[in-house]
Amino acid sequence: MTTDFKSIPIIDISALLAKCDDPKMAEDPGVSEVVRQLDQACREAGFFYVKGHGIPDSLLKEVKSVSHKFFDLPYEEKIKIKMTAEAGFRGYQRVGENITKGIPDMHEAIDCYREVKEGMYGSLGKTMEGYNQWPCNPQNFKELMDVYIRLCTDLSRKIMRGISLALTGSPEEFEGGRAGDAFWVMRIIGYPGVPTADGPGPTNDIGCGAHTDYGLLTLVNQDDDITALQVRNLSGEWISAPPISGTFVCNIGDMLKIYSNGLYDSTLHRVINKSPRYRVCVAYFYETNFDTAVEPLETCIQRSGRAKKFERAVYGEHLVSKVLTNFG
Ligand SMILES: N=C(N)NCCCC[C@H](N)C(=O)O
Ligand SMILES: O=C(O)CCC(=O)C(=O)O
Ligand SMILES: [Fe+2]
Repeated sequence: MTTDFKSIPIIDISALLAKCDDPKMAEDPGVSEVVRQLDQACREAGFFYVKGHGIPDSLLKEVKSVSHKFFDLPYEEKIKIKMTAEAGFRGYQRVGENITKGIPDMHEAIDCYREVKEGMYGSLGKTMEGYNQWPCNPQNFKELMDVYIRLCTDLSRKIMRGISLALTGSPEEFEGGRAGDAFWVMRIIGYPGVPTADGPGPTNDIGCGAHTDYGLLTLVNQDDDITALQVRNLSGEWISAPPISGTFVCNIGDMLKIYSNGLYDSTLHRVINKSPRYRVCVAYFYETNFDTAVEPLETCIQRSGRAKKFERAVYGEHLVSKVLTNFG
């Protein structure tokens, strides 16, 4: 459920991380306070900033810096890792190639997904079968992103333990068959600045149209100094999520909306880069297991009026239907 929030809260999760794999974490007052703040943010906005997350600021910055360097390359160089259906929709897409609600988005991106081996999920996984395509230039790109993905996966698992405590009283609901073998998506995104008198720019101003994310939890690492991400509140106002150096912007995806039976919403958001400067964002998406059938958790049904509000959805089917409409 979204509310008329006017800003997005900042949560220091260090107390949660310190006790995250302790069997008695639920009894720790520091953990309980983080869980309370997570619960409130998820109920009111579906968006929050995290600090105290343990990923070095230098790494957050380097990930954005190599992304800028890649997007600065000439088109002929970037297209060497062109996204294709054969590569399981992994690779580089030019500005305007990604479609949101029928309108081309003014961003370019490299899309990466956890590897899906041939036959791994039968017909369900076919569309997503493939290997990531990494650029040779910048030279350390793949190594850096591999490290980054590992850290984001681990961090997301820990935040989900906090969210699990908030929703059910147990830290383990998003492990095992639900998200114990979590799928992940990463989008390295570049948004051209607005046109200037002496240079080219985008043809419309929507960097990414209004959408929700598909899985459990998103970690957004955005450029400092450019405010472009906007989040829609209950009245339909667009609330900015300005960059706060060293933090991630986190938000709830469609699968967590279903698990929580709507106690948490996957909030609509969009990106408009009104700055003359080029903006980079590296978004990491933590998902359920690829083949998990997601349905409202019994405790969440009980806590939200006793009626089941959503039908079961298989995450992989949801992803595939999105990917196929994103690229026509
Ligand atoms: N994997 C995720 N969540 N990607 C978000 C992309 C949002 C734009 C996309 N065209 C859409 O309409 O969904
Ligand atoms: O660029 C951003 O800040 C967010 C991008 C986003 O919402 C997405 O890729 O799903
Ligand atoms: Fe998004």
